Amino acid sequence: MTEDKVLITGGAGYIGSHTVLACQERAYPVVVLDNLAKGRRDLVPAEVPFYLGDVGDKTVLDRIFNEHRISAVMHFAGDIVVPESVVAPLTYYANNTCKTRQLLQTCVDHDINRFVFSSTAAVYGQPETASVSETAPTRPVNPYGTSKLMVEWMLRDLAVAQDFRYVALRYFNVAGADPLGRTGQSTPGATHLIKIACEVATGKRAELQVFGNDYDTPDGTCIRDYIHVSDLARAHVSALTHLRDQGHSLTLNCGYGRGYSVRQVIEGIKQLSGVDLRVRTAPRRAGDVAALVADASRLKASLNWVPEHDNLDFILSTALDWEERLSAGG
Ligand SMILES: NC(=O)c1ccc[n+]([C@@H]2O[C@H](COP(=O)([O-])OP(=O)(O)OC[C@H]3O[C@@H](n4cnc5c(N)ncnc54)[C@H](O)[C@@H]3O)[C@@H](O)[C@H]2O)c1
Ligand SMILES: O=c1ccn([C@@H]2O[C@H](COP(=O)(O)OP(=O)(O)O[C@H]3O[C@H](CO)[C@@H](O)[C@H](O)[C@H]3O)[C@@H](O)[C@H]2O)c(=O)[nH]1
Repeated sequence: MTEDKVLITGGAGYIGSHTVLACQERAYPVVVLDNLAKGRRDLVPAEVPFYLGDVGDKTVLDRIFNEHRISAVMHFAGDIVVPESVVAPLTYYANNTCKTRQLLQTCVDHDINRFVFSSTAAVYGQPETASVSETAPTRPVNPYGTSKLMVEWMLRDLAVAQDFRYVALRYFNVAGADPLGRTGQSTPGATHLIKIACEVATGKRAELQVFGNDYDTPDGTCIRDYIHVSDLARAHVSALTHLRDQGHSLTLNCGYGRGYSVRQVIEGIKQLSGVDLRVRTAPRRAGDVAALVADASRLKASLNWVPEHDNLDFILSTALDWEERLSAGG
């Protein structure tokens, strides 16, 4: 137990595995806990201590906290599919909310008082304005968003009650892959637009459906704020540094503050891949909002975060590169 380490839950998943790499680049030693329900062990560098277990399991948490000097926790582990949460709300409240409560209790028991949490723009529900700031009302419209908002409330209350500081990062649409090709979105049965478009471009799916072309947007399709996963990972490291340097608790939107339509994304993938994707217009998907773009000024101001990959083509090309790597068995 010679050095302080950061526990990364869900570190074998998409965003967690990029954050492991970002921590290593900034010399933050890490330990990973993942139950591999969705993650892949080989996305975590071999030298990183890896615990196969559940974030709601106090025994494994106690073991980690006793075997390593953990100074902070970054909590990614959770279930992430919005329509699934509508069908199985209790599963989402169990995995995302109740198990996080257990994790927080164990942190408190071990005097670990710095926490970075994966929240989501889904806490806003149907926003009143296309560009959303952190002060906008939080009215989630699905159990996934509610399960995350309840964690934000636990964090807020814990930070009032005792010496405990956190950063809750509300991600907008996370996309792209590590520019060096070390990790990327690998979950089978993914539901995200860019992942699906890449699967069609590489021949893994026959066609792409556009969910609604009659929205009140310039081309009729939904607009989202896509943030490159490596930029997001660096925001997590900045959050860690902020907490290490005695910074106060923060809730921050993570996006670039600029939106692209579904059609623009599809056009981009067509151009980059040279494949004329088969695209079919389908009915609107339940729960989708027309436009969701972050007001990301607070993130930039409070963490000195400067995006490096604020470019849709770069996001799409790294996603496509990773998909090709997966096709080749990587
Ligand atoms: N991907 C996005 O666009 C997005 C947007 C907003 C918020 N988020 C949040 O970011 C976090 C990471 O998302 P992701 O896209 O990397 O998803 P992911 O499914 O790739 O990663 C989640 C990881 O957590 C693990 N896990 C799940 N439940 C666990 C448990 N009970 N115990 C231990 N491990 C468990 C999974 O095996 C997986 O490796 C999630 O909390 C998600 O809600 C993601
Ligand atoms: O096959 C597809 C998949 C998606 N879309 C559309 O593409 C847009 C983006 O959809 P998707 O990539 O599924 O992301 P979102 O539904 O915007 O949700 C993401 O972004 C949220 C935060 O904004 C997170 O909370 C969620 O976890 C994450 O899935 C939406 O308009 C969808 O209707 C399609 O048209 N066809």
